[in-house]
Amino acid sequence: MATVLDEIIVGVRADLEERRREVPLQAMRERAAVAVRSSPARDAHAALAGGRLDDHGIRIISEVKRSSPSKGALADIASPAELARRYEAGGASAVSVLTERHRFGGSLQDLDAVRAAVDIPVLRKDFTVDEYMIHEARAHGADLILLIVAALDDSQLAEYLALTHELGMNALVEAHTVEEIERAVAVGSRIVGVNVRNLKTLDVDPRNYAALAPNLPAGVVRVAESGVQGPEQVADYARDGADAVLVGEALVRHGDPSQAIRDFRAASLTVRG
Ligand SMILES: O=P(O)(O)OC[C@@H](O)[C@@H](O)c1c[nH]c2ccccc12
Repeated sequence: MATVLDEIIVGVRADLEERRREVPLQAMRERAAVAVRSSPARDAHAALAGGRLDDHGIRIISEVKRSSPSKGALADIASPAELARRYEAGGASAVSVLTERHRFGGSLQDLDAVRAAVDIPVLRKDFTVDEYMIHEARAHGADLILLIVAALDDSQLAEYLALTHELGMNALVEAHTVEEIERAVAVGSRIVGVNVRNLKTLDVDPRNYAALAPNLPAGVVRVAESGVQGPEQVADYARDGADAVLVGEALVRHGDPSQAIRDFRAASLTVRG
């Protein structure tokens, strides 16, 4: 049976073929190479492992998310740049920008605008299913890309991670099960996310983080993804050892996202002083 993930990937591949007709792989490789020289990637690993924050608060990856497959339209984001600046002002360690169009309403234009607006690392959040998308991410300024273990076989995972590192970027490698965590770790992932949203049913269960986190080895940056509605959930993830948390909906719907981020970080400090 086709899952939501499978359906999304069909659309991602169709869009990719269109862009590849405009700018073929070799030309995109050259654009990425130019970006590597003129505007090298920011160190997302360092930022998520502690970075400029001198307390022990959880690091926040704040997402620019217009819509989602489970909820439809989430927020009317007139200026992704302005939203990203608010995230940065509140103390976010990185900004995630959805670039998938059909289900998330994102675009590479959003990525360009956000990268130019902030000094913190920027994640291109998309369904990476081809080498092309990694060169393209770097050409558009991405510092970090998403690799979803469930969408890739082991050789793709290893190859895409190596290319990401070659271009000076980091990868957030997303897992949903113990087996996927093991596959992520086996290829040498340095930043591993546990997404508590089931990609087949889209159900969110934050308890999945506590259940799966013991399988993350020391030395990888641990990211809890999805399901944050308020500070309590952030405190729970922090208690369960998350170094960073990825938050979308709760921030795009909040009237004061800078303050929301401050509140999330403060909540995490109450559980680890
Ligand atoms: O809006 P939320 O529940 O805070 O979730 C954010 C983020 O984890 C979610 O957008 C996400 C996690 N992994 C993904 C992969 C693709 C698209 C989106 C995602």
